[in-house]
Amino acid sequence: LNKAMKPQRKLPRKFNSQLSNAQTDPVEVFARIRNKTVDNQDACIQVINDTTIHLVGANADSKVTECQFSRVFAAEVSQKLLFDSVAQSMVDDLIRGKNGLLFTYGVTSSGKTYTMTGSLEEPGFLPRCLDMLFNSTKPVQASKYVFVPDGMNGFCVQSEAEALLEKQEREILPQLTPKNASRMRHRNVDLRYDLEHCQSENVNPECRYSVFVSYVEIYNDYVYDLLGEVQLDPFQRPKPPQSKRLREDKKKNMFVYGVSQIEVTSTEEAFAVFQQGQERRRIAHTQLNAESSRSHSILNIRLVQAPLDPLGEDLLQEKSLICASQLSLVDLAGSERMTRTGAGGERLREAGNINSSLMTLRRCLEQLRENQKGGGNEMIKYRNSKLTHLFKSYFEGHGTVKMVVCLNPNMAEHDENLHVVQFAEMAQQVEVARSEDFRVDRESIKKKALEAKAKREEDRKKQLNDGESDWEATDYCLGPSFPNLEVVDSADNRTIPFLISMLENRIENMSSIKRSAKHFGSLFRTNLNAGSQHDQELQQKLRDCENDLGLKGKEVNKMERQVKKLESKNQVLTRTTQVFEKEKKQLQEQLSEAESQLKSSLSDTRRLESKIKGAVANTKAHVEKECDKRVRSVQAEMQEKMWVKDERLRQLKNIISTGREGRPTTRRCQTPLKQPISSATPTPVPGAPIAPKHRRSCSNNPNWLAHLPSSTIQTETILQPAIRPNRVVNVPSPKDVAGASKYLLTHQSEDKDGEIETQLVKGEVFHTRSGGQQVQFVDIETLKQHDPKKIDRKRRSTTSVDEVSADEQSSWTDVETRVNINLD
Ligand SMILES: Nc1ncnc2c1ncn2[C@@H]1O[C@H](COP(=O)(O)OP(=O)(O)OP(=O)(O)O)[C@@H](O)[C@H]1O
Repeated sequence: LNKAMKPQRKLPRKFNSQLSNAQTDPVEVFARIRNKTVDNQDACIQVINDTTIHLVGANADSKVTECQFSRVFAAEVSQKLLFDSVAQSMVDDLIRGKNGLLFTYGVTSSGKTYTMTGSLEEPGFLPRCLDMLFNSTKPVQASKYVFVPDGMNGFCVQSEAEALLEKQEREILPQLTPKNASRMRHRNVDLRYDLEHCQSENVNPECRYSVFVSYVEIYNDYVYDLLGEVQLDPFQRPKPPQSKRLREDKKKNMFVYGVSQIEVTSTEEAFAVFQQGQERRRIAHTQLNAESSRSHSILNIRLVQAPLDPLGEDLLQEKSLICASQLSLVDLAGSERMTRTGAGGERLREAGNINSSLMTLRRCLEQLRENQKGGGNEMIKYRNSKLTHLFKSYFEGHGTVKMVVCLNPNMAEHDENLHVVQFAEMAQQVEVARSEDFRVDRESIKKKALEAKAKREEDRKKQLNDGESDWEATDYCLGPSFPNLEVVDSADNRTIPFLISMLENRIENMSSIKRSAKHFGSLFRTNLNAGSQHDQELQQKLRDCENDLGLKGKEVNKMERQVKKLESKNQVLTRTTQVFEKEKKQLQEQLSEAESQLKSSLSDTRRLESKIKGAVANTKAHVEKECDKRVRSVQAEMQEKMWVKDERLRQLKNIISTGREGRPTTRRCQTPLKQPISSATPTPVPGAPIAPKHRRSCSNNPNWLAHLPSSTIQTETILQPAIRPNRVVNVPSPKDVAGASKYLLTHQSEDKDGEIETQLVKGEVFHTRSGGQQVQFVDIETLKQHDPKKIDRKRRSTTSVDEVSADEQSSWTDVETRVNINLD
């Protein structure tokens, strides 16, 4: 919409005036109605006469649309009649050097391809055009490769000898080149179309003709060459086709740059090439994931002609005398609207591109019509799609334009048909400038050809005359014939001397003839010798050439064998590659399967781990709770026991105090303690003051550094140190020590019962003069536990108190010490 609203560029005045002065021809539009495919419905098209149809809707009261065409062909009209009426004149024009564009337009399944290509039994335009062309030009066909495409839509001429050489090279080369389109092209495709073999009368016998075909398709607004070499990838698989660019040649004709133009010398060869293109099209569609009816296909038939030279052997090599004309046969993609296709994704994009290219065609034609009607000179946007860009030259007057609108009469197609006929009606109003260039070209070619012919004839006559005069010039007479003389008298002095002189003359002439005969004889002999010598030389050369040919033939055979070997190797390698690729695919599948399994097992493990962690935490909490409970109960039990013990001690104290009064001796307690007790026994360090250190810190706020090696195990003694260290370290650093005033080292060892004994070694930190620290250990507290069962067992094995072990004694001593202390 935006584009449409933009102000459009004006054409230069010159161009416009040229157009207005030029003679024009209308775009001829024909309608072809195919047979109905749905029987139980009415047809939406009624053929009124040769040029008119009515488009009727399903309802009786619906509007009837009348449409006029150049000619209407009903369903029963044969392909031959259609060709004779539409395309035959275009082939005539082609031979006369005029370009032509013939395209079929309509919705899918309306018969476009049927009309353009047809079947073997009912050939369409394409085979008929080719057939007519070859029927007409066969007798005056140039040798293959005499015309050579110059790559810019033109042609050059080479001599017969050069063409022959090229032919030989091409016949040998394809066997040496890898399998590609050019080799495949030589496959014998046996297409026998049922044709009537019509012919044109416009062929110039003084010219030689060659036919070239190119076949392209426009898909998604890209142009693809259907006859180009098939490029292979490293795995020898055909690569997807590459799109081509459009260019304009010197004569302002648009062409596909770099497209393959195949020279064909017969209808069969042309059909084979076309078939090859169809095959390529099918493969390309598979590679591009396209549908054949969703692309526009264009077959270009190019006819090249040039006059013979005066000798009648080669063609005149003047480039300006080469005339190349072309007939473009176009099978457009279905014109149905996007909504109708019901497509999505790739198909929707295709439909969009088709619609946009056909829409651009419509817009260009509309603009052309507007310009012609109102004398406007708006720029026509041919470049908006490849289709219109390629046909630009036709619409600008470089040839005839004809369109066959294909209509499907099924009632369901009514709406689509309405769009098609509207387009057709609009197209009919477009006038295309009539190009006279081809006529000028043709006249100059004709003139040259006639000149060459005249010269040829003149030369022949001259040669003939020259030969005759040479022959006549040589006088081989002995002299004038004898006059009728009679000697009547022996003394006839007139007749006899006259006869004698005549005879002498004759003798002289005879000797001169003899001399000249001898001379010519020797000349002839010399020439003959030279001739035979030359002949021998030629024969020698021929033998050399034959030898050479034999050697080359052997080489070719050898190379062919090598090529075959390489091809078979290649096949093996391709097969191996395929196997490897298959294996690779399988392995990749296995790998991805294993990866997914690994992933799932990893997630399982993670889930399990978190579950276990949860369970451990739960169990830990439970165990801790249980332990706490038990510790509390043991503590309660122990307190009770302690109370009992204290009670006993109190009693013992009473006994002792009564004993002191009566018997002042210390008695050992005979009552063994049933339970072991944790003891925090202060062990005096030799030389250190005991009592003050035994008590907790004497400073008000001692700064305790606890050195707790990482191997320290928590024991569950009831008496625990009351010191609350300010800092706890596993390995103290000088800095840690510097910051502390007190030092507490925890040391653990195993006693002989296998119980853990914890010693708390206390020290004081002094700062030395040199700036260091010194720790002086002053106190040791020992924490240890005794298993009562072990003590019981020991005690039971002991028979008397005297036999109690020193350990036990020490424990008693300990109790006594406690008692003493308590007493103190
Ligand atoms: N006039 C006709 N007479 C007999 N058969 C026809 C006629 N027109 C079309 N057909 C048949 O109808 C079928 C579809 O026709 P065709 O392929 O030519 O349609 P199309 O318009 O080219 O479709 P697409 O856009 O898909 O290429 C073919 O089988 C063809 O043989």
